Amino acid sequence: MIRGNIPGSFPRSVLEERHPALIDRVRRSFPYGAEQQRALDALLIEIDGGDITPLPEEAHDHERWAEWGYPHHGRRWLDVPFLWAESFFYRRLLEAVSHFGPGPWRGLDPFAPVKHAELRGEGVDALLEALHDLGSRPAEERLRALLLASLQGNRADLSFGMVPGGGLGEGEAGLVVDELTAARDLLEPGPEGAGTVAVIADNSGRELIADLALIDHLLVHGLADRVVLHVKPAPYYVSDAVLADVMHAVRRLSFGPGRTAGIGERLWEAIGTDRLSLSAHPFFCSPLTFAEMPADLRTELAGCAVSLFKGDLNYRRLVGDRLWPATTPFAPLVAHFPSPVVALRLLKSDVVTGLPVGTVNRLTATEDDWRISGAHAVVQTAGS
Ligand SMILES: O=P(O)(O)OC[C@@]1(O)O[C@H](CO)[C@@H](O)[C@@H]1O
Repeated sequence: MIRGNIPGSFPRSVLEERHPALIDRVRRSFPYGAEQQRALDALLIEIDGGDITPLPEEAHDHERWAEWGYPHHGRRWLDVPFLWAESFFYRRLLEAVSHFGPGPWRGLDPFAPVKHAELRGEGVDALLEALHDLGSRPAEERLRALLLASLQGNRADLSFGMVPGGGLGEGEAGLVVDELTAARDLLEPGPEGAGTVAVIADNSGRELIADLALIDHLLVHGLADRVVLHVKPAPYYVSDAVLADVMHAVRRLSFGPGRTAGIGERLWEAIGTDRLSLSAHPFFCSPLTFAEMPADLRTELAGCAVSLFKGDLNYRRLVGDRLWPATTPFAPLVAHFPSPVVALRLLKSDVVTGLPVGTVNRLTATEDDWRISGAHAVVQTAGS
């Protein structure tokens, strides 16, 4: 189990450096009132070597977190599982800025300014242009390009501080496991049709626009009869997509150049007819792994032809947030998942599985930070 208590480790740097810096960034995002400022001060002190305190009893999800949090409350942030510590940190940050409170700050996304800046930025302009150009290429080639664009969109992770490149990101692949062909095979319709494809979204902005273009392609070309896009029910990990971000992205596509406007319009209509459904299950902001997901979500995902997982955090939750030897086979680790799986993921944390031994030896010999740098990527599949 990955924890933050190893000096020099990646999780430790997230808990000791990234989280305090994030509190600072949130303060600069909106002119929060004195109550929110005091709560942010207290959170900053607590994460700096203090003991974890539970949510206040009046919080709507106090009971749920009390259950998930047992037995971590009262321990140091560095000593509890990393996935739990990160998830609870984001929940506490929302509490500090009164996101769920009864007052006027209710519902304000503390990360909205950085998300909106990215959506208006050059990276998204370049992606929209590239999506327009892609429309003239053969459908088969387009699917591969869109899968890669959706993968590379994951560079636009605002918690990671990565500088998103432009366009489809085709030159950035860095694939250390390439099961794109198997992914395309899984997306081929069966004798009874294509069925429902679940897309487990990650970041908003550039990544989400690429995901939406992929979803449009799946619907237009009969590779999905219906798509369910699973987003976060609340702001999380800075740039993770919530429902409002989907709306902004669809509008950005609708007002985009040339053929991208058609993508936006088709998605708008698909949402209106439930060919594209949006879901924001509480599980997605929980500290749980997919092996522990609640029965209603499991039943829903079991009915899907394919589940497409985006990004690093979803990968950690899929295989378990553990220091697996990097050669541990991927498929048996995700055998718990109730549908076939495609994972599109840049390597941004210590969790890695399914790599050939030669690749691990090469990466270990040449790069100290290959697991976390985001320079490498995997497309992995399981199930049939
Ligand atoms: O899921 P994403 O957006 O690809 O990545 C989220 C992420 O930046 O957050 C964690 C650190 O906070 C890392 O595990 C991971 O790299």
